[in-house]
Amino acid sequence: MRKKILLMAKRSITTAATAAPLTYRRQILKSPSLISLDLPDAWPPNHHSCLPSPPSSGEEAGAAVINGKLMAEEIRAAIGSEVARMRDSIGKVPGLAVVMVGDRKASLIYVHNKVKACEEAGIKSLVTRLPQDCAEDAVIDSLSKYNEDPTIHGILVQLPLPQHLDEAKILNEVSLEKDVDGFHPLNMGNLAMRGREPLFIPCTPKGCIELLIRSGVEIMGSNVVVIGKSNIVGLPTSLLLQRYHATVSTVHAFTEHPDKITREADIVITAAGVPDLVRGSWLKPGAVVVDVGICPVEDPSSEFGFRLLGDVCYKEAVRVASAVTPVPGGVGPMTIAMLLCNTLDSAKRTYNFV
Ligand SMILES: NC(=O)C1=CN([C@@H]2O[C@H](COP(=O)(O)OP(=O)(O)OC[C@H]3O[C@@H](n4cnc5c(N)ncnc54)[C@H](OP(=O)(O)O)[C@@H]3O)[C@@H](O)[C@H]2O)C=CC1
Ligand SMILES: Nc1nc(=O)c2c([nH]1)NC[C@@H]1CN(c3ccc(C(=O)N[C@@H](CCC(=O)O)C(=O)O)cc3)C=[N+]21
Ligand SMILES: [Mg+2]
Repeated sequence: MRKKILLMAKRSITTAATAAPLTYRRQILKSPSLISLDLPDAWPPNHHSCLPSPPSSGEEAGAAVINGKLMAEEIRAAIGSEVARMRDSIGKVPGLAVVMVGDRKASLIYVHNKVKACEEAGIKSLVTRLPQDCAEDAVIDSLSKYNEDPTIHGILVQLPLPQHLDEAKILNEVSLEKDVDGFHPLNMGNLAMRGREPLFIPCTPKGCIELLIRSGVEIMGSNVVVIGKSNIVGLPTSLLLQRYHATVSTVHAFTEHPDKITREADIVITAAGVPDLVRGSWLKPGAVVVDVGICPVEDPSSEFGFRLLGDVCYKEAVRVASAVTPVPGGVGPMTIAMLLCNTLDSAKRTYNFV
């Protein structure tokens, strides 16, 4: 019986060209969620508003759009309830510290979004801002302070750091128990190794997987192409997918025929930072596309003078894929929700609060 359903799911991926959203919805949810929160069941989706909505009928019919923003809101609300329960029963709340060097506009926006999300969930947040030309010791001093602060359970060093700072050295200073980004080499190593569990899974990879699971997309046994192999997204995403028994291929800047390789994928997760890199012709009909890329492009008509584009040529992809994540409103909000989730988990671990 199980086998039959699996077969059906497989077929629905390869033959989804014409009626993509319907066959996409027929897939079954099998992978366990990465987060242990009291959330409504993600599957079946009928009663569940943040799951991919079918396209409106007509000429524009195509991929379902996965609403990462709504999904993240729901997760953040559940985190808020947990934080309240913790405060009411032991008088403690989780605390997150962000260390930011310089004043890159994009980083300022992300840090602002993180602080706002913490506030809404009842999580305490502290931000240390250091000047662009600060010394390595200044960064390390602020990390030591937070490492020792018992009200802080998560520490995040906003990346990228200015060129003159040694990123590896700095990230190594974050206490393993507070490494909510999961970037400490020991956390990464444990993520890579069978039979070992990392204390924290990096937020963006965790957000991508959670988004797939909550959309009912089968990961086990599916062909996944991850575009990018950076420490913060591509690599940990590939490692995490292997834990879910996906068949994972990596495409990067030196890959020959990336289009041909990507066309084999049931699921494409792209984190290159190159707008319109992934064209409709790169996709197998019915593929599920997760667009991590956030590329600021100049746009004088927008409030901040720029707007955000993903790696995926969206208007082409929606005609070929069975489901896509938008930018903005896709992976970005899920990344922040997972950061809060890791911070909550860390505080629970500290106080032995279940
Ligand atoms: N939504 C979210 O929550 C987040 C979004 N992001 C966004 O994701 C994107 C990637 O971030 P990050 O991993 O830090 O970036 P990096 O620049 O560190 O890594 C980019 C990766 O993409 C590869 N790449 C670059 N150009 C191409 C190309 N033309 N074809 C194929 N592969 C290519 C690189 O290959 P190689 O290794 O060979 O050089 C590298 O592995 C950015 O747009 C970033 O803003 C990042 C974090 C969170
Ligand atoms: N130590 C560290 N940890 C990170 O997790 C980390 C980092 N450094 N450096 C930069 C990248 C990028 N990143 C994003 C998080 C949220 C959105 C996000 O919220 N995006 C919104 C829109 C953003 C807006 O314009 O408001 C969206 O896609 O809908 C985007 C990008 C985390 N990163
Ligand atoms: Mg995103």
